[in-house]
Amino acid sequence: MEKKRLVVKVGSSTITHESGRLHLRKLDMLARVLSDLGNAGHEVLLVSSGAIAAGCGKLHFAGKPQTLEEKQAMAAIGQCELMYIYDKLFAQYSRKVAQLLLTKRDLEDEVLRQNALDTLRVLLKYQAIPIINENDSIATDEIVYGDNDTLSAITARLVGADLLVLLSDIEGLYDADPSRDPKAQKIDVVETIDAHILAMAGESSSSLGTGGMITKLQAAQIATEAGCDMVIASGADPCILYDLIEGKNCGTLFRARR
Ligand SMILES: Nc1ncnc2c1ncn2[C@@H]1O[C@H](COP(=O)(O)OP(=O)(O)O)[C@@H](O)[C@H]1O
Ligand SMILES: N[C@@H](CCC(=O)OP(=O)(O)O)C(=O)O
Repeated sequence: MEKKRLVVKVGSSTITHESGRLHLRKLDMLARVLSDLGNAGHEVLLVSSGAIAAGCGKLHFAGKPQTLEEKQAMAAIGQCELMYIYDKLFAQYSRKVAQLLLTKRDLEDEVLRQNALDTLRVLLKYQAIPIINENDSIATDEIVYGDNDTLSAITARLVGADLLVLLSDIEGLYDADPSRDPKAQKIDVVETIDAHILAMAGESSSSLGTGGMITKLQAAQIATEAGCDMVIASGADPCILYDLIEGKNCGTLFRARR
């Protein structure tokens, strides 16, 4: 099997229950599959959302708070919880993890970007799995727009990944938002992200997700222009990553522009 550098992004709705509490079974499976891919020789980076949802779940809030500073505080509480669980779950599979909290603004700065890349290279050298999230207590735009999707694409571009996978609560890009149009059809492959494709994307329909398909298509533009294939696929069963690595079509593939 060809060894790949892989960035996987998981959305809030994938790793939490409707209550906002962490979906431990899915997180465990994710840790197991990513560790196994590492054992098979792939280099794996994880971009994980879910801090705000986990913080709200921990405080037993029904739904996300409205104000930005409340969301930022929830993210600060939830991020600890998230990393504590990831650390424990990955340890079961003898895998080290590392936390990086980044902002898009950090990665636009040449010096800071190089620092982040240097850190990531060393982590990959030691076969640790970097777990990246936005630095939500300072990065306000990201919370508002749900930009872990584009952050994952910027990360994939930074490390020269072969494949970026966005695991979501939906199987891929549909020609219309399936939560509004029951006749919507899944698109298997997108060769060019043109106005026709962009017009298909709607916002998030879940109470936990942010950004919906719009930010996923923005991510696809960044990744494919950087020569990285990107797939949107269902995060219901993280074992789907095995099929995706083997090139099986089980989501929507956005083909890299080479
Ligand atoms: N054209 C579309 N195809 C698929 N999903 C769409 C589309 N337009 C809007 N959506 C919505 O985007 C949601 C996924 O985005 P989001 O809720 O932000 O997930 P995540 O938490 O994984 O980032 C889907 O559940 C769906 O309701
Ligand atoms: N950084 C925020 C997530 C923002 C975001 O992009 O959310 P999602 O649409 O679930 O990927 C958090 O950890 O809650």
